[in-house]
Amino acid sequence: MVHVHTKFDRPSPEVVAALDRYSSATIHEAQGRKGALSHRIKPVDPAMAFCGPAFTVEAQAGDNIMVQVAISYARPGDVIIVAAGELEQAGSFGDVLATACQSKGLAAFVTDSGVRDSADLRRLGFPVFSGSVCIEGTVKETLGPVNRPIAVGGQIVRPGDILRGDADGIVVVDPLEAEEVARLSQKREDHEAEIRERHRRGDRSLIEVHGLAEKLKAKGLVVEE
Ligand SMILES: O=C([O-])CC(=O)C(=O)O
Ligand SMILES: [Mg+2]
Repeated sequence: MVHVHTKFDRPSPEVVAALDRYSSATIHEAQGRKGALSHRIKPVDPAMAFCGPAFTVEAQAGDNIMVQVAISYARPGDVIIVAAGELEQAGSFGDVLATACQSKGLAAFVTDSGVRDSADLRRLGFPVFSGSVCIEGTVKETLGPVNRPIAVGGQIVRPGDILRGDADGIVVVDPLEAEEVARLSQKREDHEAEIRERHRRGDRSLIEVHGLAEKLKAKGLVVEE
């Protein structure tokens, strides 16, 4: 028997909105440099970004029947994320399925496999992140579990984990840590804003602004001017 679980704890919209304000790279740093999915998984358009709870799918490589099942049961705001064996030579999702996702109010579609119809996907603007773009379609044959923990992009993703994606890629956040991660992300943003302002003023060398002088000296850096 193959199970489709539709009930799992989703983070509150407030927690999702709190993380949505920060970039994937900021969140990754703020939570101690963890949770980044493989750099291979990228948006089909760098302007695409999202934040929302993971709705997980384990699909057979080269088969998208469970993607179609998942779209049927996902709820508005969900991010469908598919582990499909990292098969690059497969277009498992395209503008027809993206239109279905969009009209259901889903937040994004993510796969470690491929997608197709990329020009149409860009026109639609629905956030689609994938390991590849490929012409070839997939079969619709083999069942697989929905909303069980999956291994995808080098991370374990559980249903209800918070996913934040943008031009740099995707980071996964444990919902129990999300409020603290948002707080630390803001702290990091404030710190970077201050450093950028000092660079704009141009009143100090980069080495001083970034506090690197001591470290460089200790490592024995000699600058001959
Ligand atoms: O045909 C498929 O299964 C995927 C696709 O191209 C679409 O969603 O437009
Ligand atoms: Mg198509």
